[in-house]
Amino acid sequence: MVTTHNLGFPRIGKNRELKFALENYWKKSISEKDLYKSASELRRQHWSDQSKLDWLPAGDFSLYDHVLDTSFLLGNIPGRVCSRSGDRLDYYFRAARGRGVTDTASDYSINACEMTKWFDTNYHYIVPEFDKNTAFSLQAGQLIEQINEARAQGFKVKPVVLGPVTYLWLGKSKDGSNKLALLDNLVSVYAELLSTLERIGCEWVQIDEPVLVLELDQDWQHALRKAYYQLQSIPVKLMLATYFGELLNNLQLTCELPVNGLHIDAVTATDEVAKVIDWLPNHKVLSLGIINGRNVWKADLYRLLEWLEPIHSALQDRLWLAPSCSLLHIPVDLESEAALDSEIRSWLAFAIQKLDEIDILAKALNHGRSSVSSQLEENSIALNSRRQSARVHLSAVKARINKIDDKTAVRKSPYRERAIQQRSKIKLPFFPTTTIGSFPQTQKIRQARLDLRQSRLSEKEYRTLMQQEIETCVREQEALGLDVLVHGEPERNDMVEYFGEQLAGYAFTQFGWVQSYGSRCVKPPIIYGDVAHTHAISTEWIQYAQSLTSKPVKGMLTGPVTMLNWSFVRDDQSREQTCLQLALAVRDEVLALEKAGIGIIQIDEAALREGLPLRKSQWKSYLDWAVRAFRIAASGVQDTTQIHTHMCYSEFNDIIVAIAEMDADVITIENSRSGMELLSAFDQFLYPNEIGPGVYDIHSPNIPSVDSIIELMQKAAQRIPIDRLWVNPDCGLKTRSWDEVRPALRNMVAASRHLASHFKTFRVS
Ligand SMILES: CN1c2c(nc(N)[nH]c2=O)NC[C@@H]1CNc1ccc(C(=O)N[C@@H](CCC(=O)N[C@@H](CCC(=O)N[C@@H](CCC(=O)O)C(=O)O)C(=O)O)C(=O)O)cc1
Ligand SMILES: N[C@@H](CCS)C(=O)O
Ligand SMILES: [Zn+2]
Repeated sequence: MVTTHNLGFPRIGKNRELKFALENYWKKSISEKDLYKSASELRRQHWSDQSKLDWLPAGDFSLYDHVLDTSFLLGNIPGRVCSRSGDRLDYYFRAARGRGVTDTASDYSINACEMTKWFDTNYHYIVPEFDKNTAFSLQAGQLIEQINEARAQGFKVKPVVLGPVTYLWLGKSKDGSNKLALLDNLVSVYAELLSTLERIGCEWVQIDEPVLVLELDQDWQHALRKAYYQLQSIPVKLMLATYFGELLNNLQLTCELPVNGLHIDAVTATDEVAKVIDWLPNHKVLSLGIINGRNVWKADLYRLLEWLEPIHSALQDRLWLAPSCSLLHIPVDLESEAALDSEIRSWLAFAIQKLDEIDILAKALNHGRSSVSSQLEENSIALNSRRQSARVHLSAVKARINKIDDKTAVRKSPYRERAIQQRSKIKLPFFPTTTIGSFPQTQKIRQARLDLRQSRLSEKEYRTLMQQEIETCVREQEALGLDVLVHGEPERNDMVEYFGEQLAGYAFTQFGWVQSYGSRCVKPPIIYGDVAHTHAISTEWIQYAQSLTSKPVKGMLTGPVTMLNWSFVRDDQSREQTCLQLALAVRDEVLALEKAGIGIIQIDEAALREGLPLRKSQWKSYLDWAVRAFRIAASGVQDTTQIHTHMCYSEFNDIIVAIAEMDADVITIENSRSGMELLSAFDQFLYPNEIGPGVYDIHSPNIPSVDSIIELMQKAAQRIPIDRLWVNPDCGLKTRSWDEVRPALRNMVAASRHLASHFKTFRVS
């Protein structure tokens, strides 16, 4: 008999219940008890949603982030978060976001832990902190409570824990000491944890080691061997879970680790399955992650069965089935999407529907295809409809792609010549100030959008309200004395979803929320067909902003690579092809803005670096097509039009050549948290174009001082010629309040004026 299980379920809730509970708790409008009650109700719902499976996950739920939970489970809590009064939940939220609910304004000096991207997903985790004195101690109370909670509700669960080696890998050594020196102590705490789980009657424990899909050197491979050889004496069955890629040179090691079961991502590593079966000792269970946990498409169940039946015959009871990875990265339930076009809807599967697919496959294997014939038939009809739909393929788009040549991706003149023309057209002082685009997305703005959606506001009323917001934003920027203004992006729900909603080939959902970090969610739009630009999207708003001021207003667009990386993309053609289509669509929008008289256009590529493949060996091929896509989007304009790009979460050192090849006239980057260290990459490479290194961290509510900004810019000026430097925040200001934005930008402008006062009034080439 095939066994079914799940690796993890979305925590945020079908209607983002967790988000609202958390934010209400932080606002003190609900109590700690209420927050725990909401969390417990969500867990009950989620186990019930998964109850068709043989083994459900426990411990995958988190109030903020599962890596931060692991730090707390292991007693690795940064000293600074416990240095003030408060309970464990206060410590937890101080680590996550710099403040606990009992903190008052005078306490807001604790630095939150860093946050970074979880492997190659759009989920962000809280980075564990280590130093040479880090000592771990088991604090498993919450995990045990959740296991008992599930059992009391009649669910059969397997606890999910992040493995020791991945935990170490994901963390940061604050004093430069070797993280691997902590392994022995860490593994002894894991041994205690597994013994505890065994003692409370757990049969299986899922232990996640996604580092096994990365390029590991000998030390890390050795750490894996050492850890699992030490843990093998604990009499609980371990299901070692790997996901997000192929094992490649870690395959032999993975198969040999002394565990009872191995889960592999059979979606990204389909071609490795035969080899894994060959290498895996025959006392071990093999869990195949056959349903894609990263996309929203229905699986081809007939094709999967053709492939699985002989595997099942060979492995028999040793075969388990699961999604490829935790379902954290996809929305909860397609049933909520009543407004979605019914044809497109029939092609989709969200978390709950993906688990149905696992169930159907398991029944077909265990009891024969006839036991699920109607479900298989339904699946086949949906897949045929998608394959044959006239809405997916647009011949005009394909013809345009075929016409792309080298000239499409090259500006008319090189940067040096463009800069001369741009400077004679756009008069800017030294150290010109600007922002990254978004200004506070206030409750009022979001409420207006909700009112529009629910027909309490007409289109016209909504437009008027957004114009008022734009006017306020322009006046604020004028009063602050910024040099290049923006319209503030009030009309955008999200930088990707907004454009997706208006391009052909995209569908969007009402409730397809996916957790991005903590309580923050995104609703990735779905690319189901050939992408095309059908009408100007941003011109009306930007032109309106420009009509209000004599200062230049920068037009703001999301670039093709970011559109791709933060959308759910089609699986019936390569990502590169889809990206090229997006590039042409963005190019059309750039040209529409230029035609509307906008002389500075920013094409955000926040996710270009984020989209790098997990393995370095695959970087070049990705960067080649990603950079080309950006250039296609940017290169249609005249030399006098200044193209900016922006990237956040950016470690540029290893991709600086590709960044330079994008050939944007100006790049703004996140930089302040590294104290301008990131600039060393630009320095070493002698980056030829203009740069705005972020001068303050927009994730923090703290106001940067004039001196701190001057100091950062002086550091920047040691590396970059001053006539190529801009002054701006690290990223957009949408998550901040006006009370935070105003003083921060005031100081930023004052710092720029101070620096510029040492030089001539206007830059000349
Ligand atoms: C730069 N980042 C982005 C990433 N991915 C994206 N797709 N977009 C990004 O900007 N990845 C990396 C980072 C992640 N950072 C963030 C930062 C902030 C958010 C965020 O604030 N998300 C919002 C949801 C945004 C949104 O789409 N809002 C809609 C709906 C608003 C809403 O919920 N309305 C309520 C009623 C009104 C209210 O009470 O406020 C409702 O409908 O019930 C909109 O503006 O219309 C969030 O709240 O989580 C995400 C990623
Ligand atoms: N223009 C966007 C970029 C975010 S990465 C913003 O300002 O929010
Ligand atoms: Zn950004």
